[in-house]
Amino acid sequence: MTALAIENLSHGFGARRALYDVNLSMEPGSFTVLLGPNGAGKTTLVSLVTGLYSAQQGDIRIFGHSIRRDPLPALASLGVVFQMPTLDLDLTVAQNMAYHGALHGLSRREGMERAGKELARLEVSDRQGDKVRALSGGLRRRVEIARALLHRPQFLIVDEATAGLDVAGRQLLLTHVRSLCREGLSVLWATHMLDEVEPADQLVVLHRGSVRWTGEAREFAPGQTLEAAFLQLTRSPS
Ligand SMILES: Nc1ncnc2c1ncn2[C@@H]1O[C@H](COP(=O)(O)OP(=O)(O)OP(=O)(O)O)[C@@H](O)[C@H]1O
Repeated sequence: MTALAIENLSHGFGARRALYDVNLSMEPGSFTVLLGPNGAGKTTLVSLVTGLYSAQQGDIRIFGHSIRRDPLPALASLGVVFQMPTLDLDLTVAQNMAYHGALHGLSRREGMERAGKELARLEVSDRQGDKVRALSGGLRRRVEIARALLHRPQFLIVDEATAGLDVAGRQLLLTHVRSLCREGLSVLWATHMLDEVEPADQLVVLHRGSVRWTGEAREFAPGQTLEAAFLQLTRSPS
């Protein structure tokens, strides 16, 4: 069964078309990079997959469950890190985690246990008692990833989580999330940063609302750099 199956997905805002006839399939345990320049439609796609918007056309299935017909099991298997940070700045890290755990039906004890484990894996457990406002941008992002994993999702979707982070912070997040894939997690990683792509990743290039290329990243630009091939593709007028 595919982790994510998107068929003939189109969506727009008034007269502006944001996605046109997008088809996409992700295998369980794969790390898939959704790569596109600003305005390509990445956040719109993430918003549709996470049920924030209802698609005007097409179908989205997560582990076989249609977001439209079967939203509860579809969304229960999903962990999400949105482009815009969503932690409550005036709550502590532990309180943010507890709130998320309660939303997902975890008991207080289980929520605390899970929070301790995920925060430790991202090396932020020593900041559990701090208000999020007191954390640097990089630490906040780590907490968001830990929070998204709290309810043990099978599928993690991350929208530009490394924006604004330094090189070490980006590396830490990517290395951690890639290691989770080796444990079976499926990941859709939306970014415009070419240096976040590795040859073995599954790559989906989105430009002006349509999928322009899909396959193993190492196959994308044989004989030229990823940058050159990406620029060539995304400079095309349509
Ligand atoms: N709420 C909205 N209302 C109107 N237009 C929107 C809205 N959200 C997105 N758009 C438009 O849809 C298109 C795709 O935007 P989207 O934010 O999905 O792209 P993106 O790839 O995530 O870009 P970025 O990397 O800059 O975040 C753009 O033309 C954008 O202006």
